[in-house]
Amino acid sequence: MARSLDQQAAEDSLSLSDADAFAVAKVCSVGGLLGESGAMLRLFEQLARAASLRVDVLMIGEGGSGKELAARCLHELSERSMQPFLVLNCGAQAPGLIESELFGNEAGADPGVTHFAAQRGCFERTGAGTLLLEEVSDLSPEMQLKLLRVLESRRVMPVGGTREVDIQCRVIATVQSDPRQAKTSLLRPELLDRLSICPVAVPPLRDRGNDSELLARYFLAVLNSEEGTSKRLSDESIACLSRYSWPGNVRELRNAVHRAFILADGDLDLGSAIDRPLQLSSNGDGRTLRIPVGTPLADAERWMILATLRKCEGNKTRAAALLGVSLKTLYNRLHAYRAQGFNVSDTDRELIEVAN
Ligand SMILES: Nc1ncnc2c1ncn2[C@@H]1O[C@H](COP(=O)(O)OP(=O)(O)OP(=O)(O)O)[C@@H](O)[C@H]1O
Repeated sequence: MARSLDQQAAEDSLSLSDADAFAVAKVCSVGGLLGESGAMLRLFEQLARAASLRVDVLMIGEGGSGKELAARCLHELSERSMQPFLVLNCGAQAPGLIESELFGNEAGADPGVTHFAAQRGCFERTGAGTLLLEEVSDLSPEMQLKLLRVLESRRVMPVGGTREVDIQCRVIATVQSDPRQAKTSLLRPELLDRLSICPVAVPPLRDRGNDSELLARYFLAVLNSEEGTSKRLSDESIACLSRYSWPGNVRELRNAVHRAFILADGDLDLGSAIDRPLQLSSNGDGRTLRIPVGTPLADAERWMILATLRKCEGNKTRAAALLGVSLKTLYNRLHAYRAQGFNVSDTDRELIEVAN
């Protein structure tokens, strides 16, 4: 497979050690999406096929598996590559603002606000490019129906508007688990039907064979280049790459390499970088979580928020009430966690009891 311009540029700008350069050179890459496993080659094929078609796409993959990167890759492979690529995380928007964000609004369209400027929504702003709607199943059922209508008619009605506006963009919607296989799904069946014309599955890292090693070497090569160092992965680190299941996928791997890089004077010890978040332990009753004294406050806050969300079965309004924060604050935190690369949906480790 041809090497992408992205990768060529990345390599040109890096001064890699021989071993790292070898690792990176071995990697197949399309649009910065690295991988050479069978699972990734199948993904590259799906992306190329979808890019050549004029259809909206449903992208299915666990948190941190690379859905956004895959969507960018699809965009770059398509005839829309010179047009804008916009991302909207449907789960991180305040419920009252999502409609304006998507479809735009006329001036003063919000009855609660006197001077509310007119704004164009994401669909319009994307022009003939690609609009990535992350976590589309986080939209309310009503908003999902409105979205379905837009996808079918290719027209949007701004909030408070009287005239519909034509749209030209391709929509890529993401979900974390396959709604076609789930017993219950928050995605409305009508919308799922519409989006399922062209589904693309991004495989979890645990199904990508040796790609974890290639990716780890790549992330390390980038850090070495940025810091002017020549740190290496220890043999034990390479062994633990395949022993661990990477529930947070490539994002978790990238963060683990970064953590190990900061702690290492010479060889990186990935094992301890992976273990660190697991120091949190539960007492098994689903309601408490033990956090070691000395845990950074930001980490403790994050685990508490995730634990509460889990207790509330994902209901953000109830979780915010229990935590004593506004819904907006909760959304801001979740948004920041995603941006910083934490896997918000990975809620296996979060029963809290503040020790001592
Ligand atoms: N195959 C890959 N090659 C290189 N980097 C990757 C690959 N897959 C993911 N990454 C990196 O991992 C991180 C997470 O990827 P991305 O944001 O695309 O995942 P996601 O599935 O959209 O996550 P989420 O559902 O949590 O938003 C990013 O820094 C991305 O650049």
